[in-house]
Amino acid sequence: MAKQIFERDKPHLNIGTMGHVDHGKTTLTAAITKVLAARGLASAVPFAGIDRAPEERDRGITINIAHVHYSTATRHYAHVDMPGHADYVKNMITGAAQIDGAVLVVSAQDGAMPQTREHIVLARQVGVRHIVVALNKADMVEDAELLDLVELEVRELLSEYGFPGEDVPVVRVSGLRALEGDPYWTARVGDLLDAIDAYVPVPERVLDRPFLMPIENVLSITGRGTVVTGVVAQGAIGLRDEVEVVGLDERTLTSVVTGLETFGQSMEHAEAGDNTAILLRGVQRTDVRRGQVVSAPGSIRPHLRFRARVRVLTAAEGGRSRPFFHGYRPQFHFRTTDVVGAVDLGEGGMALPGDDVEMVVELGKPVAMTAGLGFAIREGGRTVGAGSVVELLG
Ligand SMILES: Nc1nc2c(ncn2[C@@H]2O[C@H](COP(=O)(O)OP(=O)(O)OP(=O)(O)O)[C@@H](O)[C@H]2O)c(=O)[nH]1
Ligand SMILES: [Mg+2]
Repeated sequence: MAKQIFERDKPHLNIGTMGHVDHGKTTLTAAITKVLAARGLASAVPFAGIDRAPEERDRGITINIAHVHYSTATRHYAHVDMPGHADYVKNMITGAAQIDGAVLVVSAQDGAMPQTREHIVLARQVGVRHIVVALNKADMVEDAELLDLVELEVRELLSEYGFPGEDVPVVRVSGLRALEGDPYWTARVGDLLDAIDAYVPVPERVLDRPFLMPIENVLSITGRGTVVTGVVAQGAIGLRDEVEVVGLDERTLTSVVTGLETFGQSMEHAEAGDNTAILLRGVQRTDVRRGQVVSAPGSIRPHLRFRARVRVLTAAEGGRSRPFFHGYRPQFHFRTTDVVGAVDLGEGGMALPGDDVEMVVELGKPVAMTAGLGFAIREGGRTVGAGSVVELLG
């Protein structure tokens, strides 16, 4: 791992771009790094450096969630560029679960589209409270009244889903023109960053609970061992601390932290909110996987059965148009994993779109959980419901 030491000199926040396919999330992300690089606060990451996987470049859409990081005058941000394509909402679920604020990118040309709405719903469900709107491609719309109209539409849509639509900052930008170096649009991206700094509060990190980090990725570093990456959900961890790897398996693995990094810089300790790579002693790459959690010893266990409260989404929210019944077996998405589960609604029980229901769920694989954990229910490419664990049953 790298030698440079991470300086915790500014509050750290996790934010992300979301919105309909092709509305310009990745272009805007690249433009933000360029604008801040000019101020010496970031390394410029070109579009192709964000849309990294070859398949993404071929298809021109963002599939996996890409991370970049940068600083403004007052904060340090890790930024996830989330995919807009409907097939990849699944990735979006895990990306959105760990952001403190979102930049909703809406093309001024097209206005709000189906995934604009779907992403607002998802953001709400996974607990994102603060959204800033980037009305992108504003360079393509001459008519100021048209821009006003699109802005109004987006504000109303946000209000519909419980966001303060009237207060949400809406900034007219052109990611593309800023990326090309146009001074007017460069300044507008600056305005967007100011709006994010001002509107998205530094979240209260949960530091007084046991350490927990959902594993997003597993890498092996030749000669050093196995590294797991993710965002610390709660608590803190230091070098030489003992940890457990829990979930997807009845067996719990024990290890010791021998290295900590954030964005290639080493750290003595990592805390809630940090994007972290943890080097684990004596762990093989095949011993750990995405969907498990790294946790303080004895603090969390894998569970197969739980009672939950679930809101069943309507078709307008991207959900089903018909009810589901006792015995339904969709996928349950927790943190960075999804597992099949059978829904117990009681004999003859049924849940209609729009309902708030209680259910007992029996998972196909054990997931590390405590009461309060949120999840999404998905089936055949659509989000059917969103819920949280009320009681652990086994
Ligand atoms: N005129 C104009 N075109 C833009 C702007 N931003 C992006 N584009 C173009 O819109 C297209 C889509 O941009 P992307 O940044 O890939 O959009 P995206 O939202 O990341 O797309 P997905 O990740 O596939 O959902 C590209 O051809 C961009 O060049 C803008 O501000 N103005
Ligand atoms: Mg993209």
